[in-house]
Amino acid sequence: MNKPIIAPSILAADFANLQRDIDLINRSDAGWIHVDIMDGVFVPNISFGLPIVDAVRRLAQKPLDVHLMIVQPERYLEAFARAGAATITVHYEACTHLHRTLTQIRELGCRAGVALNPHTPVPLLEDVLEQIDQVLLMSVNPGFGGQTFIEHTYRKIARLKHLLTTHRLPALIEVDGGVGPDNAGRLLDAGADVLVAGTSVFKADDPMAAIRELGEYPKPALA
Ligand SMILES: O=C(CO)[C@H](O)[C@H](O)COP(=O)(O)O
Ligand SMILES: [Fe+2]
Repeated sequence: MNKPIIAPSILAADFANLQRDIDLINRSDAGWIHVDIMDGVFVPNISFGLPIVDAVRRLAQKPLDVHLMIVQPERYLEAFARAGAATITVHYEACTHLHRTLTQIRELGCRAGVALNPHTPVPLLEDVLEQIDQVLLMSVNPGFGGQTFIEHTYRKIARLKHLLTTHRLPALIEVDGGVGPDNAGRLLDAGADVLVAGTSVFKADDPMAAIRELGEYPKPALA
């Protein structure tokens, strides 16, 4: 099993100390910085927009993994690419012309991601898998940090892993929502490659250690 990529979500950071928290991620074992964009329409919450992404980009020494929870994401792809996104993930449920949108993301020089809400079945992606660099499985209903992990995510990971293996495709499997030390090992066992973690990192006593420990799975089983 490869070492997982840990992507701390700055949604759970202290926005009054954003530079401090980005610096912590820079010095940590995290592979990416996860950036949640919420528009108050696709999800019942508003997070932040392009000026913050641009500011994070100027502070960050790790790639920005931008998760767009917005309607009509195709209208903003160029702006987020310009603001510094390395990956742009759009929601399956928000895209009428998903194939076109994914093609546009790659043409902008970014990795193309698709997110699935908890109710959206994995097989719906079958005909666009070649256009996808990563699939983000939502393990909570999107819109808020700090929610409880939905258990059927394990089955979705296994189904997606099977689909990717069958088609010999290299897309990464990312899990987002309610991820922490209690489920990281099982998620990686099931086939996850990228773990997004907000609350379990930034509300931990030692966020740096929390990031390191998530990256240390699988741990040897206790006797
Ligand atoms: O996309 C998201 C919410 O819609 C966030 O990335 C996710 O909630 C991470 O936060 P936490 O680890 O606290 O659940
Ligand atoms: Fe997210």
